[in-house]
Amino acid sequence: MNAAPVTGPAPDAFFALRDVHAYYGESYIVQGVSLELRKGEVLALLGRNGAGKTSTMRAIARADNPAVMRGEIWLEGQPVHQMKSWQASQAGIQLVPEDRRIIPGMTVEENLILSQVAPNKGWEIEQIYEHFPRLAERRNQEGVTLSGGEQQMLSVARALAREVKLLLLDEPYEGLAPVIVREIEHIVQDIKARGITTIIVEQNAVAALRLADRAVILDSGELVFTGSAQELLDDADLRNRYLAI
Ligand SMILES: Nc1ncnc2c1ncn2[C@@H]1O[C@H](COP(=O)(O)OP(=O)(O)OP(=O)(O)O)[C@@H](O)[C@H]1O
Repeated sequence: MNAAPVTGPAPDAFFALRDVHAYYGESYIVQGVSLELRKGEVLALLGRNGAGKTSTMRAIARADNPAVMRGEIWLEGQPVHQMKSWQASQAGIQLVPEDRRIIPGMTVEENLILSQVAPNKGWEIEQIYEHFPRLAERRNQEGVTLSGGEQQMLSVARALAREVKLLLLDEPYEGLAPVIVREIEHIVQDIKARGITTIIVEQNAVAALRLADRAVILDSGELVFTGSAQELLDDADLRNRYLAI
């Protein structure tokens, strides 16, 4: 990994990836991705199955796999590429993973409390319950017995229980009925209205683009489109080619 930035992010970039390359063992997956986000922007990270979206999110969150072998990741001038996953989380990068990772054997409330770190810079538990009344009603229920939509809410709420500077939502609508998708969409819109910088990965590209300011498309680990969400919605050819919508 480079020790010092070659160019560094643009001065107004809140978050930046600079030529990031990441591998699972010998498998070369994220192949030189660069992008920038301003504070409060929502970016849709799109692409076909296996394009490398989840891998890019995991690289940003500094998961052990895939390993970032080259490139830089910057959040508010801090070199995230030099951090472990717990340090990235403490720096404010919160990943809501596709599989939601609710902790078995613990209630909703215990799942939330476990996410908090001292001193608490995230939302208080009562504030979370005000925004997620369904979780409040089920605070003493074991987390893994919640419905899919409720588990998704708990997973997002756990991210908010920590300080969030960059929220990474990996397929938040996956496997949910349309009515629940709309409920989660409202929650995400509320998060956007609070100015939380967000990257959303979604198979449901139209839903992601409704929310996003900007969009990028990954194909075989490389960016093939960067532009506004509207530009992509208006470009049927591009959508057909890379998103099959
Ligand atoms: N742990 C792993 N070890 C080896 N290869 C992996 C691993 N995880 C993912 N891959 C491979 O990396 C590539 C990108 O996967 P990734 O999950 O990032 O894609 P994606 O765009 O998120 O796809 P999807 O939309 O299907 O979730 C795929 O070819 C996948 O098989």
